[in-house]
Amino acid sequence: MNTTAYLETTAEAEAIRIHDVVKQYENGTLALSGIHLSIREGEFVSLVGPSGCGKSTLLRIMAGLDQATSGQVQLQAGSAANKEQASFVFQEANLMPWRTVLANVALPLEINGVPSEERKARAMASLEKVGLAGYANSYPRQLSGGMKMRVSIARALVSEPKLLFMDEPFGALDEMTRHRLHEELLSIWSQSKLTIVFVTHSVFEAVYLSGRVVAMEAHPGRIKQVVPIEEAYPRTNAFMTSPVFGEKVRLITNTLS
Ligand SMILES: Nc1ncnc2c1ncn2[C@@H]1O[C@H](COP(=O)(O)OP(=O)(O)OP(=O)(O)O)[C@@H](O)[C@H]1O
Repeated sequence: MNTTAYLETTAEAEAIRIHDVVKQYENGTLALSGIHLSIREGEFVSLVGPSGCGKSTLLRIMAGLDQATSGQVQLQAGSAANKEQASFVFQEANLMPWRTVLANVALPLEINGVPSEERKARAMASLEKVGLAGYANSYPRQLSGGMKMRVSIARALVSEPKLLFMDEPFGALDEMTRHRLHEELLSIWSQSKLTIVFVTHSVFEAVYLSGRVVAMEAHPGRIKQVVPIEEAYPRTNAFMTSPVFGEKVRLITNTLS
């Protein structure tokens, strides 16, 4: 069943509207049940919850990589009508080892038939956003894990998407690299009109990054609570040690347990 439709252009800056989505896999697993969620344009929303609660399934359905069994997913007009307008970042950077960093970043443009000079210029601009312009001619094997993830983010940004779907992108990185990437991602997000939907196992990460945290439960996957994080951006290290940060983490952790 094709459940993706497009929102009226006048819908007050809503980027994604999910109405009563159910996902049952062919083997009978009920991965999602009765999911309702509305995400505004430019929001940073995280999905958290125990393993198997359907975070990745929901993200994939929003991104159009999978189909709901029933219910509706409506996207902002134009946001994913054209595949260039929505990008996905996975936990693995998935770079092609035989291509240079620049050629990896330029790949989505190449697939879409963008002329060579233009794609080089756009890939370079995207690498600049993640601070890796100096590594354009390097190969993935010459990069650290954090740098590979930056390249993966640059590749996702190169088509100037409106929606960015991220599935545990920093899960495999060490704590310091992860935090540096938090800062960089927030900086990129604040300079754009990107809407980001971010899946993580870390409640700390979700609270630090997000304007709202969607706490999910498993069997079947459902939304238990949506918690707003009112702290203004840009967020600093002081936020992480503040009482309000601790309260939000506690609230979400209690919701999940
Ligand atoms: N292709 C599939 N076929 C059958 N069942 C699946 C498939 N993909 C996921 N599932 C099941 O659907 C449920 C939700 O899986 P999903 O990967 O979305 O959860 P998750 O919250 O992202 O988990 P994790 O945090 O471990 O990545 C789980 O019970 C999982 O086993």
